[in-house]
Amino acid sequence: MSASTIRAIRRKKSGLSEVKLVVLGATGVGKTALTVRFLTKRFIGEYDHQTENRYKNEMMVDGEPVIFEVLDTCPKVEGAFPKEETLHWADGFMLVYSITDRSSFNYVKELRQRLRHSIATSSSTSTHQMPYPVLIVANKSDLIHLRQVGTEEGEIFAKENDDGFAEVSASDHVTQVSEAFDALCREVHAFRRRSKQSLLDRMLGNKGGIKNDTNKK
Ligand SMILES: Nc1nc2c(ncn2[C@@H]2O[C@H](COP(=O)(O)OP(=O)(O)OP(=O)(O)O)[C@@H](O)[C@H]2O)c(=O)[nH]1
Repeated sequence: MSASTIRAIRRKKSGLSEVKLVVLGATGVGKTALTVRFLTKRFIGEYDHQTENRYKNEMMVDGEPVIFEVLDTCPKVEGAFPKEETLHWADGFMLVYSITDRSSFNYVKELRQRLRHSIATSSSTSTHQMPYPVLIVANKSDLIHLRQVGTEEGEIFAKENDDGFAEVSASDHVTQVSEAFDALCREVHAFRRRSKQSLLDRMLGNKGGIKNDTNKK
């Protein structure tokens, strides 16, 4: 039995849902600030870390307990892309840019492209061809006077890609930041339901095919 099957059985037994999210974006856009804000409700101004961090915490979403695993990435070189294994590890993706930094928005656009390509080429199953959960997050909305990326631009980009969108401030917002993570969590749950249904459809479809072939003989 594979490790993921054992994990799924344990999860079912305990009645807890497990959701793995990866937070991606250029350096300094507030990935850590958002993650820490969500998990602890606190805003800590400066973080001294040069590596990626993985956090695990149980949170309530729509009155149900969810175990969140959040991978806060840290691009070592400006413009570097995440490893394939990171992309395959995650159930959902949060792509963060800062409204004060147009180049970080451009980086999110490249990341989105890379993500689509990576998932499309990694598997030929129909599950992976379905829209997977991505939330585009425009951070630092408190710094209006330094704005370089309009809200509409972010919204349009997210819509073009069938993604969710949220404009937040990790420094000022508690509820909105939580809502963004909750929305992504809901998308992961919806994706799992669709995947299950698609698998079932394919299985039933195959059975139908066998029946028809048998009838022909
Ligand atoms: N004004 C304001 N500052 C923010 C906000 N979010 C983060 N910051 C600040 O932006 C800086 C970078 O925040 P981090 O959370 O370390 O950004 P990061 O994306 O994790 O950065 P790397 O780990 O270097 O990739 C820090 O000085 C934060 O205090 C925000 O919503 N508003």
